[in-house]
Amino acid sequence: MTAERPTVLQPEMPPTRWGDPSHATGLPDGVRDLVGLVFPIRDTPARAEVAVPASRLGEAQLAGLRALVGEANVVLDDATRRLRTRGKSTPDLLRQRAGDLGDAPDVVVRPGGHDEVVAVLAYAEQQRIAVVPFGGGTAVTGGLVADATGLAGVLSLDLGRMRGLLALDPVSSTATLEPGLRGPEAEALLAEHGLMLGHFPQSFEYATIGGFAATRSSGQSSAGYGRFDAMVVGLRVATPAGEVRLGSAPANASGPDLRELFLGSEGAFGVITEVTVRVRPLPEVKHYEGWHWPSFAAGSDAMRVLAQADLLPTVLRLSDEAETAINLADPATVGAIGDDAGQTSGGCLMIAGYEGTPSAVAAKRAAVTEVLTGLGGTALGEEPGLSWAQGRFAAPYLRDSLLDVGVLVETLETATFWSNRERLYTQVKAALEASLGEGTMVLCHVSHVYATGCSLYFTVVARGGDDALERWLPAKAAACEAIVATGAAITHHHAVGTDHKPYLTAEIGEVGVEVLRAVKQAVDPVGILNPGVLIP
Ligand SMILES: Cc1cc2nc3c(=O)[nH]c(=O)nc-3n(C[C@H](O)[C@H](O)[C@H](O)COP(=O)(O)OP(=O)(O)OC[C@H]3O[C@@H](n4cnc5c(N)ncnc54)[C@H](O)[C@@H]3O)c2cc1C
Repeated sequence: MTAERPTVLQPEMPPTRWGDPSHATGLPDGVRDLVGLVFPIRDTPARAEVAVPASRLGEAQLAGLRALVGEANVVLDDATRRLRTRGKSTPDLLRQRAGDLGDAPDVVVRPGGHDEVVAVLAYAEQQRIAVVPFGGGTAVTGGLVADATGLAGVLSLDLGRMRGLLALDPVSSTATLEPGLRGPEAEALLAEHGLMLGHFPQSFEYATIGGFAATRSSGQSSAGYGRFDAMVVGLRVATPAGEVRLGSAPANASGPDLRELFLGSEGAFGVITEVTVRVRPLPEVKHYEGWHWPSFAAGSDAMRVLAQADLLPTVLRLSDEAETAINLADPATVGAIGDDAGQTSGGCLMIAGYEGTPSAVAAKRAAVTEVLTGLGGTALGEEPGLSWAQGRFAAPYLRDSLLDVGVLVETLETATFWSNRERLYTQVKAALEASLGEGTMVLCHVSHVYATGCSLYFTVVARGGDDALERWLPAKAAACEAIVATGAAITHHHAVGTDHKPYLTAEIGEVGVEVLRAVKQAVDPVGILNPGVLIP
């Protein structure tokens, strides 16, 4: 088939904020009042005019790149280089807001396809220029910050022109996608054929197919549709040492599965130029509903029972007591949250979502309902489910509005076995509270579950101010140390980047790190691919 391309593209995100500028609403007055009860409110605008450091690349190097991808696709202007600086973690936003563009790439290069990526890598290797693959730029763990020590500079390889549906095999239910397609664009192309991918991380609107694969992302429907790495059937990767094509069959016993080496390789082993994914029919029915649990422990146990009985809905998430209270807080009735929340007061909110054919949804829902009722859950009906579904991609806009009034908000995540869940929860929460001090709110939810364990996702709300970054970084380090001390995973889906790199050896061991270094040496002997990211 000829490549199909999206007709509607997502607009660029501003450098200092999340998302589509037309969707940013600002902080509603009621919410501002509510926040003001807990934190000092102080308007904290981002700096608008900031200097981007001069490019370190010479005119001959730029001419060499132009010869490969065309004049228009070698971009040097300050605005574009600023937009390709770092990702969208709160530290990234705070640095951008303060006008710190120390990590700006020296040039942005936009290849039009696999062959141009190959050519750029060969040239960058010859010229010793670091290459940072750039998908949606939604990285939250420093995966877009390369260390160019000993190299001529940094080239941001913007994959935004590679946005095609290249092939569709409806019989096998597979689709081959280019890496630069953002979530909604990929889903729109597949929907034209009555199909879907089903990967909906909170960053869905901006993150890309290549980024999902490179970070081993996990979406909000992971209970039903699986993590992104589980959706990947095949990969095409351009490396300085040559091309790697993987995925000749749905499964094989042909030695270790090398797809796993490139999934999660965060641009350090190669540039993913094609991803073949499993697709499925668009759901005919969607039903989302709420459940109340007396405690986080009771709700978590219910999730474990469902997972171990192979009875998972499409979406399954559970907020702890603090997150539930915040989610249900109504600015119009501040102070009366407990009174007005009826059955939900003081407990935990679970969202269960079902998607599929009417008969499959009805059967799964009936079976899950029986289990949850038997375990002591109380059904709350569709309203909480619909409210979650409507706001599922909205939280990052709220983070910007809170940063605007001097309130610090950041998230972190981890995963562990069920038997260790409570210990991990308690210790990470305690580490964050101890580091950030009185008044800090630490909220948590479980949104990815397995038969053997789950991930925990923490949201931290604390006093902001001029020293917000200086106070956050030790708090994050304390949380990471608590994660390591409890034997949990340093990341379940945000990836390693540069931020989690100091903790990776504790998780995979010295030999594990040597294996990563050996692979890097094999595919990228000069070390131009995302140097400093992932590998300790
Ligand atoms: C508000 C917010 C919410 C988020 N929610 C979730 C969530 O629910 N689930 C989740 O999993 N993550 C989430 N994330 C993290 C982030 O969105 C994911 O890591 C996502 O997969 C990154 O995709 P991207 O296209 O933006 O990649 P980028 O940010 O552009 O890149 C991420 C890393 O992958 C590398 N890379 C990108 N494309 C390629 C490629 N084609 N080949 C090789 N390397 C490549 C980059 O060099 C970098 O190291 C969230 C982030 C934000 C800011």
